[in-house]
Amino acid sequence: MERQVLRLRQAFRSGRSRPLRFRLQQLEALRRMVQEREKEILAAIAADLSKSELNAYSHEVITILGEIDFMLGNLPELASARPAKKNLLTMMDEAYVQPEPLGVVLIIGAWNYPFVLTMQPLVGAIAAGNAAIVKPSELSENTAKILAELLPQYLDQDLYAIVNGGIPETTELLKQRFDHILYTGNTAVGKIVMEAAAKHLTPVTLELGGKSPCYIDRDCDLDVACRRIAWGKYMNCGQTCIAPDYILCEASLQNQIVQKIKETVKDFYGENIKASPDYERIINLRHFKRLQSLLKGQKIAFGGEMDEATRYLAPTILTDVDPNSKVMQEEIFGPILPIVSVKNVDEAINFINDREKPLALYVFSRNNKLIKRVIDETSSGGVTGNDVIMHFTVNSLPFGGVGASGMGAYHGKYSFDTFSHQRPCLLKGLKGESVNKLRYPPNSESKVSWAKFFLLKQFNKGRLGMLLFVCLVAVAAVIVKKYQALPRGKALLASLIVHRRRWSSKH
Ligand SMILES: NC(=O)c1ccc[n+]([C@@H]2O[C@H](COP(=O)([O-])OP(=O)(O)OC[C@H]3O[C@@H](n4cnc5c(N)ncnc54)[C@H](O)[C@@H]3O)[C@@H](O)[C@H]2O)c1
Ligand SMILES: CCCCCCCCCC=O
Repeated sequence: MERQVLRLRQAFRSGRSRPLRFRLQQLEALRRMVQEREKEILAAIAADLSKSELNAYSHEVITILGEIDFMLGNLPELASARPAKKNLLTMMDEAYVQPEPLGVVLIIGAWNYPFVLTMQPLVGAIAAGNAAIVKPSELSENTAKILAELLPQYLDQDLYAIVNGGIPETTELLKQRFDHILYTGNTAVGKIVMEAAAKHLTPVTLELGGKSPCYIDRDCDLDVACRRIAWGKYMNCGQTCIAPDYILCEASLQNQIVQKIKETVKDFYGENIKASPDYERIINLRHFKRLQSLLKGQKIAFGGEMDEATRYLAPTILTDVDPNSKVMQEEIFGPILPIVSVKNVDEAINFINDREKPLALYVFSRNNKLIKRVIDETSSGGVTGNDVIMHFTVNSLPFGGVGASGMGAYHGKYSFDTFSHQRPCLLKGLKGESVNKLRYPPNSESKVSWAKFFLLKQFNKGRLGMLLFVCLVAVAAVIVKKYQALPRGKALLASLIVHRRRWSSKH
């Protein structure tokens, strides 16, 4: 591992990953990989998650193609220096913010969207000019394998590497010094990653999980709400970080919601859900058994059928769920949808605020004011009103958690920023020592008064005096800038100073 990281660091130090042309070329190569090897990629995702290739395409591949297109279209602007506002002391200088790559970054992905969760951060890391090691989840082994096979065929091998393996390999990787780590996965491992990163003062982006609540208001189109919720909850068999984890609603809505989701499930997957190409399976036996245990003692209003051999768990709804029961204590990450009754929106807000900050929050209502109120009075990684999941798909929105659901964000411009250092640059000339004297010792009352004027825009001679003086300085600055090179510029600046002194002593 150490040697591998060193190899990447040397390649990064060569400066090869920095030119815009190189980054664009690597992103184009990645796009070519996705397009030319689409069949193999889809087959791997499909095998890992018992998913149809069509769903693998629309859940994962399309997102990556969109992200690459975004970067190719916007990289020149994202990577260019942005001029910064100047103060009176620096108005003759050049001030700008120059995004620069961080160095060698580590991307650790989770199994549930194994292609998106590794490749989307990689797009950001390449765009920002970094070298990167990608560590896919060992639980989605087919995708991990195909990535290890394909990436070296398309990308610069000294700058971008795949490391495969489980806990021992990740533990070893985490001992190395990286310049940023983006980790996606559960909160417990998030803490391990952060602890390891702290040893090197490595900044982290933690894309974690949590229980994402979904409040349904009485004033709502229940048909639409239930269809959208069923889609987001049962997609990928509930194994989606931002799936609506549970429903909060008034008790009187519960039965209607069950009925409508039941009808939707039939529309989506047919009578025989097991035979539907659109319904996935639980990733492994450990998760299957965990989900099974969440059903114990619950009132199953719909679904509940399971088959251990194929890790099939039917779309399930639980009603009258006790907030203290096990299913309400941990992220479900499976196709089980508990409904918890609340009296009204106030109680729903309190319910949400009494728990860890979720990764996503959903509110369904015809009343926009109510939606805004729920947003204003709660906190979550992201929000979608009157739908679920969809904020993930808008790459002009930062995607990430807050509190226990994570820190930092990525997607689109936010990925570029996550993997960049915003470097402040101030370029001064070697002239202008008369003004610089103000900050050189020995200090004096007069120098402090000048400093107040230049930096705090405080002028102790009244408002009119200050206004006049600012106008004078502004006019002088324009002229001086224009004729900076000429002796006339210098003379003007000197006369400005003399003028200010005289003016000060008179008033
Ligand atoms: N915020 C997001 O974008 C996002 C996306 C997907 C999943 N998630 C969350 O991730 C969780 C599911 O993922 P998971 O954690 O089961 O995935 P996982 O088991 O695939 O683990 C994630 C990564 O952590 C590594 N890992 C596991 N144990 C480790 C250890 N002890 N030390 C070091 N590395 C270790 C794995 O090798 C893997 O690469 C859910 O909570 C879900 O909400 C969040
Ligand atoms: C069109 C729907 C795309 C959904 C992708 C969801 C990815 C979520 C990542 C977290 O698990």
